[in-house]
Amino acid sequence: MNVLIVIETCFGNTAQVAEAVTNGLTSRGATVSVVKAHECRPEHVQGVDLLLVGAPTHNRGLPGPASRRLAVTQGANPPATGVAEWLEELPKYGYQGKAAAFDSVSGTTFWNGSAAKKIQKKLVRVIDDVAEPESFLVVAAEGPSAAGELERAEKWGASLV
Ligand SMILES: Cc1cc2nc3c(=O)[nH]c(=O)nc-3n(C[C@H](O)[C@H](O)[C@H](O)COP(=O)(O)O)c2cc1C
Repeated sequence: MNVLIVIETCFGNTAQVAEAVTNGLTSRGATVSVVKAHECRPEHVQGVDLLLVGAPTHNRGLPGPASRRLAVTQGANPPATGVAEWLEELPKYGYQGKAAAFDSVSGTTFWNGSAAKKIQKKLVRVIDDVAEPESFLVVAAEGPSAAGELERAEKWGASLV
């Protein structure tokens, strides 16, 4: 199985989750590429069977220009564009394999929101086979991941194959 993981990350936590998910996927024999959303082009999805899209939760949803600027004031180094902008282009990719969304988030209440749920809503508009989204906890905005979350991410990755 060929897997493409498209991510955005400000402090590196979502990238670490993607790495753990990659470990789970490769343990089941999958071939995995991780690409930053602002660098992802249509040719990256050629031959892909499973597309995973991950981002940090900002303001209960996906990062945007204003929340990325706020993250910079907290010491992050985000790219100018990310998953939200990339998802706008996805319909042009013609991708029709499986897909799933994940995020990093600092809590699990309604008020925390979830970038993964927002990604999921965009994915189901263009892709038929979309699995349930998954969230992984960080202990503070800059991280690190909460205890056990990277292990859970690895198991989630393995479960997708
Ligand atoms: C501008 C900004 C807004 C945030 N908003 C939320 C939020 O609404 N809910 C939440 O649980 N965490 C929120 N967080 C914490 C992020 O989810 C956390 O920084 C992120 O998961 C870290 O992932 P990253 O290292 O990949 O950027 C926010 C962080 C920033 C910088």
